[in-house]
Amino acid sequence: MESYLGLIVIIAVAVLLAAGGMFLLVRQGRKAVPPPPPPPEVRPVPEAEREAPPSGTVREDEAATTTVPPPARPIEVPVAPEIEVPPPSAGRMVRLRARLARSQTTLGKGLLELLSRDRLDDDVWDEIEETLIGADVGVAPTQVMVEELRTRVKVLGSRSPGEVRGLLREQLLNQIGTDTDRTLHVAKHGERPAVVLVVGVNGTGKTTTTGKLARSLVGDGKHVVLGAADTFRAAAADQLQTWGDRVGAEVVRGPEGGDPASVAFDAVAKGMDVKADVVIVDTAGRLHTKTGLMDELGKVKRVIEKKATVDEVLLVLDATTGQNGMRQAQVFAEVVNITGIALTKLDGTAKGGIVISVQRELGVPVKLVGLGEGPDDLAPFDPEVFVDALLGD
Ligand SMILES: Nc1nc2c(ncn2[C@@H]2O[C@H](COP(=O)(O)OP(=O)(O)OP(=O)(O)O)[C@@H](O)[C@H]2O)c(=O)[nH]1
Repeated sequence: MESYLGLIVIIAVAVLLAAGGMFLLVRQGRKAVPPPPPPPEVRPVPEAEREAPPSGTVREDEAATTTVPPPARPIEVPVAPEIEVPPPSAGRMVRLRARLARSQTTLGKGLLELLSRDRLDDDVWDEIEETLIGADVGVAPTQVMVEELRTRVKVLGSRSPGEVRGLLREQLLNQIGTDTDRTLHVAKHGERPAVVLVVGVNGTGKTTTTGKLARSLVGDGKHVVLGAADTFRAAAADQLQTWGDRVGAEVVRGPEGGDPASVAFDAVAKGMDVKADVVIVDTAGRLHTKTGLMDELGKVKRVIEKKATVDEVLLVLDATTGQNGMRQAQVFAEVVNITGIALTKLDGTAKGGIVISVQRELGVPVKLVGLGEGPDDLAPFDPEVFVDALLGD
């Protein structure tokens, strides 16, 4: 019995030892396997943060059904420069009459005040004379005006402001001339365009006036071609090109320092080709020598006349240069047969009387006046509007 008990104890101890070993083995095996990582946190992405797929890519969730085509590239159409439509020439002087304010103060108001005095003695008449000469009216026209005014005032006796104004208006208009033909001769000859030659000293506003005239004629519905025959000053051709481009007028130009006559010829030829109404040729105004100028302008005119007729020779004169400008203008008048004057910068002077003296000295009418730097500040000259602007309403 005792040997049975001993055997049972031995077996029990062995079973216990085996169970303990098994337990240790299982624990060690568990330690060798790292715990699985926690699942990543999922945050909802707001609409604004969602990135659009790059163009042409295919989104995975759509892969089975749709592909997004790349957006069509815009076709680049060259943009033509905008062509301006200038206003017609009629009524421009009325619109610009306020620009004569300086002449109005000195010439108009000064004379009205003197002539309205109760007693018109010799001193007052001397002052009237000085005012007229000071405003560039010129000596001879001044004397004629003063004589006439003296006679009329004597006849009138006492004078109302309205009568004084009427007297002065009449005298100024007499000197300027109301029945002179001031129309610009730009009518086409059948199929052939009219030709206008623009001459004058550089710096008087010649190129600017050529450009403004082109605008004004385009505004009147004419098809204009410009000839940049001032090859002496390279910038003049560029300047003219800009004027032409703005209103859609073709510009014919030559090489810098090239023959002005050849450019003039090409411009007229182009005008005939495209059936233009008017060709305006801007010439060089070098006052090197009188014979040099004569040769140059004479040749330009002769060459044009192989193809067409020169209808207008416009002399550009700067109103602010007074007697000095007039002397230069006279040289041109001796060299070419001037048919009209374009008087520029009349807005910048108190000496509006130059209109009277320049016509008298050169024997040709003022046809155009420049009244500002704006592109449409060139107006057909209207004597009545001019005098009314000087005297005020
Ligand atoms: N206030 C005023 N300025 C003018 C007039 N005509 C031209 N001008 C200006 O005068 C300036 C100088 O003109 P110019 O030096 O004569 O230049 P341009 O017109 O190229 O003349 P050219 O040298 O003869 O070709 C420019 O800024 C013009 O705008 C006008 O009637 N009134």
